Amino acid sequence: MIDADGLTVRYGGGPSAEGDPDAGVVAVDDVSLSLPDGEFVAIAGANGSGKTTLVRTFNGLVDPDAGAVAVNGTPVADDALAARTAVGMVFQDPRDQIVSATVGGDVGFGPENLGLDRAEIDRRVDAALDAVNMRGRGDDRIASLSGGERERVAIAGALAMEPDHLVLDEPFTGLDEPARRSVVARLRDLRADGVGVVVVTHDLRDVLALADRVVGLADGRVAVDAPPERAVADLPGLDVRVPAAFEAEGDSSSTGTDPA
Ligand SMILES: Nc1ncnc2c1ncn2[C@@H]1O[C@H](COP(=O)(O)OP(=O)(O)OP(=O)(O)O)[C@@H](O)[C@H]1O
Repeated sequence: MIDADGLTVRYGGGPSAEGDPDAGVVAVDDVSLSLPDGEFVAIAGANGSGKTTLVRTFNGLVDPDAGAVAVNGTPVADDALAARTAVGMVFQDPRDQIVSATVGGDVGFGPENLGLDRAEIDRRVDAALDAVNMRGRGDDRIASLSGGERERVAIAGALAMEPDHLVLDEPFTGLDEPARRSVVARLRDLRADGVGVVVVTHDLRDVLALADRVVGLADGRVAVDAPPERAVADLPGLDVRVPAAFEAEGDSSSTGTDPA
């Protein structure tokens, strides 16, 4: 369970719209949110709406200026390691988190750092590679992989920590259609296995059907928090792409069109 209470995050020290000379950019503005175990949540919003900053507070990568986050009841500020173990993070660019030359070395890196024994590390690597449909690919060199495969290795690396929640930041950026479908299929499997999945995106076309809930952000605030069918009715103003079936008639300006 992830509990955010009154979170505010600011960057820099420039003036705010309200005239406070030292407010800086308010990236997340008084957000309170509970994400129960096992829920599939899409956090949607336009570029700059605060999605990345918000989810980075969930495991202590970003410290809030006000408010607090607790993971499984423990404040992240008190135990960042526990938060990082419970909340796995897949960054927007998988290159930001690939640390080894081989698939197996990379996926095993986190469990090794936990000090687990070799048999347990190998078990976790095998299970994580299985979960992303890359069984037996441990000796492959990262440099030889496609973009979609690298994304799946990054997901496997997070899964090897056996997190309660897996947070993926814009997981479809730069992926072609087959690779996107493959990542969606893996997310569907994780959901079925009871892993809480949080997908950060400005484009809901791939994940709306999987989501239990859509949280829409605008200017760092929660503007929408509802099951998908209800949420999409409020999303057009947020500049988020939605599947063609949900597009408002005569309004493709804010939601875009589905080329499929
Ligand atoms: N390191 C930083 N320093 C200063 N400002 C930042 C920093 N990171 C983000 N911001 C600003 O904070 C606001 C929220 O950014 P954030 O990246 O969290 O939003 P986002 O919805 O994830 O956007 P994107 O999809 O473009 O990543 C934006 O105004 C952004 O310019």
